[in-house]
Amino acid sequence: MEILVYGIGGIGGYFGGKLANAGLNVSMIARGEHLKAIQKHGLEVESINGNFKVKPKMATSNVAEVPKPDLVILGIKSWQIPSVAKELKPIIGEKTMVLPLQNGADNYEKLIEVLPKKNVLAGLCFVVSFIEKPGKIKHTAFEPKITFGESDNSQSDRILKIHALFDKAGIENSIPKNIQLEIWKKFLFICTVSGIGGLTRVSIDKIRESEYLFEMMRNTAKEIIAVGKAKNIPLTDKHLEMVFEIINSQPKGNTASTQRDIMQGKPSELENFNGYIVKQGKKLGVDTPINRYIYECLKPMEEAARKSG
Ligand SMILES: NC(=O)C1=CN([C@@H]2O[C@H](COP(=O)(O)OP(=O)(O)OC[C@H]3O[C@@H](n4cnc5c(N)ncnc54)[C@H](OP(=O)(O)O)[C@@H]3O)[C@@H](O)[C@H]2O)C=CC1
Ligand SMILES: CC(C)(CO)C(=O)C(=O)O
Repeated sequence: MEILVYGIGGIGGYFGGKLANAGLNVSMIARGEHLKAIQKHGLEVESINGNFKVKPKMATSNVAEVPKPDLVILGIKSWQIPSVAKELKPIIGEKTMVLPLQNGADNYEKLIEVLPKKNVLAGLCFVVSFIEKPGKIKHTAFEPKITFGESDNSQSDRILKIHALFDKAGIENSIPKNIQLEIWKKFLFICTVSGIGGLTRVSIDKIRESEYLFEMMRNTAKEIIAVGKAKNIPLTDKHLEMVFEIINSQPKGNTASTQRDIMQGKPSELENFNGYIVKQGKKLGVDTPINRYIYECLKPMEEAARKSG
């Protein structure tokens, strides 16, 4: 199977590296100094689960150069999906599968605006990893895991094939009963913590210590659930409590990747997180005042980051 990993950052570098390390045919799309380092020395992964170094089958910035892929794994940020999907379109064959692993609720929908529905799967991942320096990925926390499936949740042969492939690469993975619910459960957590984290610029323990901010975080989550329910996602109060169990168990100093992007003045997934909730709320007649507050406060900084980024 020809695998193409597009975007060799925190998640693409870690999971792409694991697949290449299992001897699979992995081509990588990267750019800049990172690409040069991968081409020259291979991709190095320093992981709490064991370090390794791989030479991908090919590393390039040009999708036209790679072998026609059977599976494309997207390691880009969610706002990059529309442009990357357009770039990928010419190399998507009848049977190519495209698997998004991004945070955010509408990555699948964004992909099928450009690519044929039959080529697109749905997914998400858990890991804490980032580019430490060109050519090197560092995995610092979390037992890495991929959750994925068909958009209609059927247990197709191709899904089972990917399951076997991830098993072979030693990547913990699961095919849930309802992939949309899993995407929204993760989204509920990540959207709840990232916006407030970016706005307050403190780690999760500091937010927990403030009665006011903790309440604000709960209200953010309640609005996300209301929007999800309006979109027929079977989210319940049980999921709210599950997310707050995770929030309460987060170690001191923890921040989420999107929060870190906001704090570092980089382009972030703000539009795909709180911005998405605000826009969907408006469309569906669901009030989202707290998400709107977070979104509007962060938007000027986001616009400045995009101009300079
Ligand atoms: N990192 C983490 O721990 C986790 C992240 N996520 C989610 O995963 C997604 C990806 O995040 P993350 O891995 O951190 O992001 P990164 O920024 O680390 O990785 C994205 C990579 O894609 C590259 N890229 C983007 N466009 C192109 C292009 N046109 N050509 C070549 N390379 C390109 C970027 O290059 P460049 O730097 O040059 O732009 C970058 O190296 C996000 O949705 C995030 O929320 C989910 C779980 C954990
Ligand atoms: C919460 C976490 C670390 C889980 O994968 C994540 O998705 C992120 O920081 O973006």
